[in-house]
Amino acid sequence: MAIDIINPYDVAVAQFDDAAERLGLSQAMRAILRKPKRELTVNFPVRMDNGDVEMFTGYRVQHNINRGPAKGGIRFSPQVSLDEVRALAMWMTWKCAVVGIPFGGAKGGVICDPHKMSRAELERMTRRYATEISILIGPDSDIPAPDMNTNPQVMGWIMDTYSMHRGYSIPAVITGKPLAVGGSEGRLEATARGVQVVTRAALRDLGMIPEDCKAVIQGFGNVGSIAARLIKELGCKVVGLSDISGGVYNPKGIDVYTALRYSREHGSLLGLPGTETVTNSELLELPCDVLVPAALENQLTKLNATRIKARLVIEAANGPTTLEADHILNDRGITVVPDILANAGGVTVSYFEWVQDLQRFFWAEGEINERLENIMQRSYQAVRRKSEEQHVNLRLGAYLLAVARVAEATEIRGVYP
Ligand SMILES: NC(=O)C1=CN([C@@H]2O[C@H](COP(=O)(O)OP(=O)(O)OC[C@H]3O[C@@H](n4cnc5c(N)ncnc54)[C@H](O)[C@@H]3O)[C@@H](O)[C@H]2O)C=CC1
Ligand SMILES: O=C(O)CCC(=O)C(=O)O
Repeated sequence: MAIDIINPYDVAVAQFDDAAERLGLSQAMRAILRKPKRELTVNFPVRMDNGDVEMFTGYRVQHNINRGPAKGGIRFSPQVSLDEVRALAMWMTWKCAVVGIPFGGAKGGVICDPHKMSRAELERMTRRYATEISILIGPDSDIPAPDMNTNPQVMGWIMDTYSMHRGYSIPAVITGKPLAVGGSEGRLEATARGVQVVTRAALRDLGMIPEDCKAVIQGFGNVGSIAARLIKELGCKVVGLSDISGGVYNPKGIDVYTALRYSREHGSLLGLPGTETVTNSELLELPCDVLVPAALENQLTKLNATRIKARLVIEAANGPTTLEADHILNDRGITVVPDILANAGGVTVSYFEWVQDLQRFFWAEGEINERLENIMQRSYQAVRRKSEEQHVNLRLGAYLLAVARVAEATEIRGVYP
């Protein structure tokens, strides 16, 4: 079967164009918002443990900075490309606007396979990449954070590298750091906590009772594994889980804590006792009520969208649904809570971390979670209202709110003649 290569940047631009058309934005405004503001490509050498020098390529793209400093994660993966980073940066712009936090959008990435690198190689590569992009990043200009295959330790190395060049500690240059160097309580769980808030709200709107619902989660990293736990906390039965090696299924339910322990001990979910092994594509089509893609882009496509059984899709990953799949799911009456809303909990607590670092005044976890819950609730309700008013799905509702806010800031600043 021929597989379409789907460029995430084309998807991101088409989603924007749809909203721009509905909002009646001028051609000039559309041209400004369609393009990233800045793009940096860096090629840099790293000495590997065997003494060889390898060249790596990385990117940092700032899509828009009209509502505040650029903000967005850094991804390490062999699949990273400039177009992927452009798409992820654009989605960050809308995400920050939809939850009303004062940031623009950015994203970074390095083409590498961190699973094949030693810790020392990873540290040298991270520090060199941080140095290369230090001409863009800074606490007032562009504040990175974790994304796929990066974690608090990687954030700690970037914070340290940037601070070494300045001669004093600058924790606010990056978020998602360990607590010991200015990280925030609650950041590790924040994306999944946001996913939990919107899942609860969407279930209620659809009249679905959590205790009667089965959930399937693709991806078992920071977002997916914690989302599985928190969705189970809502009362849903988690019946399917997966990581890069494949998926596990038990229609009677999987104990998420056992899965977490098993995955930590075995490096993968495969072979989890009491489960049947499924492929990642089979996983998406399992019988369930709630499907949570929490891995990577382009997972729900025109090839599988007709076979998705869930009534509710919560996009914990960025860009998991292609344009064609979005139309198919919409036509089939499947509710999709879009990425720019569903996974905005992470950047929201990153905002809290940045504020705490700037003020050198740290908040308790309860306060952070309460503020996060309020922002996610309020944003979900605003998106739902907009969708109802305009008779559009939640994705377009979220885009209408977000793009209008960014366009307003752009207009007020008068950055074009
Ligand atoms: N970490 C964060 O705070 C945020 C992450 N996101 C998005 O959530 C998604 C997941 O990110 P993280 O959990 O941070 O990454 P992670 O690196 O912690 O985990 C990624 C998970 O996806 C799995 N995976 C990778 N390739 C896969 C494939 N081809 N099929 C199935 N599973 C695969 C990995 O095995 C791993 O379990 C990404 O789309 C990311 O952009 C969105 C908002 C914030
Ligand atoms: O926490 C952040 O600043 C951004 C996290 C991220 O990369 C995302 O929301 O996709």
